[in-house]
Amino acid sequence: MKLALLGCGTVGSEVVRLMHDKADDLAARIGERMEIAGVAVRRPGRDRSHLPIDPNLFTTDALGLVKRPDVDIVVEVAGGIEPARTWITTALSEGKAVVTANKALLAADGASLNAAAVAGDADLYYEAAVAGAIPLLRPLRDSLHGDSIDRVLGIVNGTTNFICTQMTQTGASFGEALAEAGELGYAEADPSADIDGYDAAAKAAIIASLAFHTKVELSEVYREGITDVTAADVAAAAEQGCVVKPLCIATREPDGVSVRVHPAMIDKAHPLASVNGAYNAVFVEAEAAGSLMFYGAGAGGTATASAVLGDIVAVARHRRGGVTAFRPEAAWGDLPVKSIGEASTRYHVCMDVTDEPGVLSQVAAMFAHHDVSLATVRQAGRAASSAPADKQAAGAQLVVVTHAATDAQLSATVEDLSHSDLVREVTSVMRVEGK
Ligand SMILES: NC(=O)c1ccc[n+]([C@@H]2O[C@H](COP(=O)([O-])OP(=O)(O)OC[C@H]3O[C@@H](n4cnc5c(N)ncnc54)[C@H](O)[C@@H]3O)[C@@H](O)[C@H]2O)c1
Ligand SMILES: N[C@@H](CCO)C(=O)O
Ligand code: NA
Repeated sequence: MKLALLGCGTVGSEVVRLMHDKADDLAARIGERMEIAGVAVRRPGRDRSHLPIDPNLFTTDALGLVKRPDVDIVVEVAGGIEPARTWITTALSEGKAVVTANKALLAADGASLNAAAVAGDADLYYEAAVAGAIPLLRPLRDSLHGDSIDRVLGIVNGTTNFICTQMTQTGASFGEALAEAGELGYAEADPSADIDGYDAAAKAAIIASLAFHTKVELSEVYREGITDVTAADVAAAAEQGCVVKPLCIATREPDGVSVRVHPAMIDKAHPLASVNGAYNAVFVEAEAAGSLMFYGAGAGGTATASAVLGDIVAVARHRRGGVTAFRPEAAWGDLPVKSIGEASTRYHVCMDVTDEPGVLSQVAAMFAHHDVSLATVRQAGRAASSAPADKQAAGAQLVVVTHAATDAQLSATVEDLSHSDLVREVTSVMRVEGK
């Protein structure tokens, strides 16, 4: 059986190495030897002598490689939308199995890829695309297919979890932690994909589509990155007995589904609070199965290559048996995706206020006006002011934690607070999740 590898970067080079090192095991599991027919790269002359592969196999003609009649399986680990979409749809429509790690493409145009797979009666597997090495998508699309999933809550981006962990544990700056994540092979080629939440949003769209058997577009996922998370937020979380984590939350509700990714505070006692570094963890809550937790390496070349190899073995076995996987996810349901305004959670709000009698009750009244009920209110100390010492009005810092309220209620409250003469500045608003 022959395989075309498209891309030979962090993940691709580890696929090459593992396919070489594990060749005998893979042959035993598949029932025949798997050979690499060619590797598409951008720069064929680059020194890749550390890789256990014949240098004559490198080519810049990826599409030509995909179309070669002797190629059975196409493994796409180059990333990006085009030309990856053309390579994959060409392979599928010619009946070749495809294994990809490309969540950006799956989230942007999963429907086209699925349609090509159906038309070509070919397998499309992408376990590496979400939560790296962790087996999550196959459990969602196979093992849990007899159940109904109500909620998926997790950390699905290794880079931003690594950054939050470093900021919390070592006091590293955002920039230092991001640079280290890049060196360790966790970050996307364009780090904005990680820190602005696009990567997590793509994964959330894929998870929600599979979990709820409906089509969730990338544009329907509410997305906030972690670039606004400051050392002060991390410290405020610690004072609250919490840590800041980049979360993905997808829920099925009676009137639709809700899908969001954003940083949030989570109680230190919650299992997600101790998921550190580039590790990912995902809770799946199913009607009959109850709560399931998936945990492991969410990024990194070797770990991700494990998921790619698992998919290669699966599709190779299907080809030997002359079958393809049944693809129920191709039959998209039609559940509405709810707006962020309807999403309900708790909030941690910090503000600098004037230190005078009655401030507390008036601030509380602004929350009450929008039906937001308060869990705790704390005066954290005197607020810093940039005014000269002799002109400084007395100020204080208030920290409020709310009970569950909708995003719309909270936004309206913050709007009122920021226009109030008593509130100098709303310095931070962060969701509190995990209960
Ligand atoms: N690194 C991870 O931890 C990880 C984890 C899960 C999924 N992924 C996904 O795997 C894919 C690859 O990620 P990576 O980290 O290996 O990226 P990378 O940038 O290290 O490697 C991609 C390689 O593909 C090559 N490439 C890009 N366009 C090409 C083209 N048109 N023709 C030939 N070669 C081309 C690049 O030159 C590069 O060497 C991406 O879709 C990424 O989102 C990565
Ligand atoms: N850049 C991604 C790679 C794994 O999908 C992450 O940090 O999670
Ligand atoms: Na995975």
